[in-house]
Amino acid sequence: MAETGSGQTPEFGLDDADLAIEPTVFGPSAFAGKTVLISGGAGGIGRATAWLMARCGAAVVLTGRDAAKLDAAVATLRAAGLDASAKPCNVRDPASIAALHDWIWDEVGGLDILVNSAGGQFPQAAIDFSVKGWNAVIDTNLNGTWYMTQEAGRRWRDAGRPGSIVSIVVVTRQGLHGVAHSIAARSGVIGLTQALAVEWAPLNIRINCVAPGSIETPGWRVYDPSVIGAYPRSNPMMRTATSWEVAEACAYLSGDGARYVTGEVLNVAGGGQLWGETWTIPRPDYFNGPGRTLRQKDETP
Ligand SMILES: CCCCC/C=C/C(=O)SCCNC(=O)CCNC(=O)[C@H](O)C(C)(C)COP(=O)(O)OP(=O)(O)OC[C@H]1O[C@@H](n2cnc3c(N)ncnc32)[C@H](O)[C@@H]1OP(=O)(O)O
Ligand SMILES: NC(=O)C1=CN([C@@H]2O[C@H](COP(=O)(O)OP(=O)(O)OC[C@H]3O[C@@H](n4cnc5c(N)ncnc54)[C@H](OP(=O)(O)O)[C@@H]3O)[C@@H](O)[C@H]2O)C=CC1
Repeated sequence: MAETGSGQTPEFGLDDADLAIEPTVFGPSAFAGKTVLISGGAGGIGRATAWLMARCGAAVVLTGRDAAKLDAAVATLRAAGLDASAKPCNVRDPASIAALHDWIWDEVGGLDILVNSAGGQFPQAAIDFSVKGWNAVIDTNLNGTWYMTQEAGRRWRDAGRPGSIVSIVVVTRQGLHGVAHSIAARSGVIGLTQALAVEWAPLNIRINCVAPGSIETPGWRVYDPSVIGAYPRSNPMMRTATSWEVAEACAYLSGDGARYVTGEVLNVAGGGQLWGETWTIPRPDYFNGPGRTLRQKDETP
């Protein structure tokens, strides 16, 4: 695997050399004339989405907290002849989001599409969550997504310009265990998305979610190798997926092909939303037993 723009080969997932040549169903001008803001744009899924949309003609603006990571990602995109820029921002901080949008509207010429890919969590049994840990995950994934979304919505409303938003969530309703804080936050984002799809339809703003399954990215560094080994069995396709496979879903939902789609959650999970279970912490022994029939129900397990 080749070097990434950050000068490092990622432990998990595609690097920039891969993203520069991955085949796509989208044409080279599918996003021509569009400006796309991607939070978490130097991470795994955000970076793939940036490459895909930039290769299809978009001007991409990456954001995240780590300026050096953003600069390296932009340098690699530009070296490939693509239109990319970056400005750091912490999605937990509304003031830094306002400054980012000021810059986009003053210097870049406005915005057409927002992809909320900043996010993440750590695996832990919920009963052991600290207040700080719970708040960190809720603040990043629910509040951060809301602050970014509201700022984009206000700018589009004030400019009388249409907009499209895609927020990356997780599969909340089928067997993802050990990340209850994230399930709570992402369920909030899904509910928010459904509410805004209605409220913001008069503003000509569409808003949808993509729920990835088991996607190999640098974000996997927080998971123990023993649980990662089971991720391919989290879905009936019996495999993990690439960030590119999620990027293509983001491109579809955010682009004109989905012009009559709003308030949806598109699972990109190999059917994992219907089948299987994923433990991000060791599976408790309780679930490894044979279970009990009605006859056995009063007996000790
Ligand atoms: C089928 C496949 C399933 C996989 C499902 C999903 C996978 C992914 O989403 S992977 C891609 C996403 N990327 C990440 O998750 C990146 C890693 N995560 C994080 O960076 C953090 O969890 C964060 C998102 C919450 C970032 O917040 P931040 O404030 O920067 O975090 P801190 O490290 O400062 O921690 C704050 C606070 O949180 C508690 N905590 C953090 N890590 C752990 C841990 N491993 N175990 C227990 N508690 C943790 C802790 O209370 C921290 O405060 P301090 O104690 O003062 O450090
Ligand atoms: N990979 C997977 O299997 C799955 C991923 N997802 C979700 O997809 C999204 C993208 O994940 P992925 O690309 O895999 O993970 P990565 O960890 O590679 O990327 C996440 C990015 O979010 C940025 N970020 C985190 N916190 C903040 C913040 N407070 N402000 C601004 N940026 C922030 C990070 O950049 P920086 O540190 O520079 O701020 C990082 O680059 C996340 O929401 C993730 O939970 C959902 C299901 C499965």
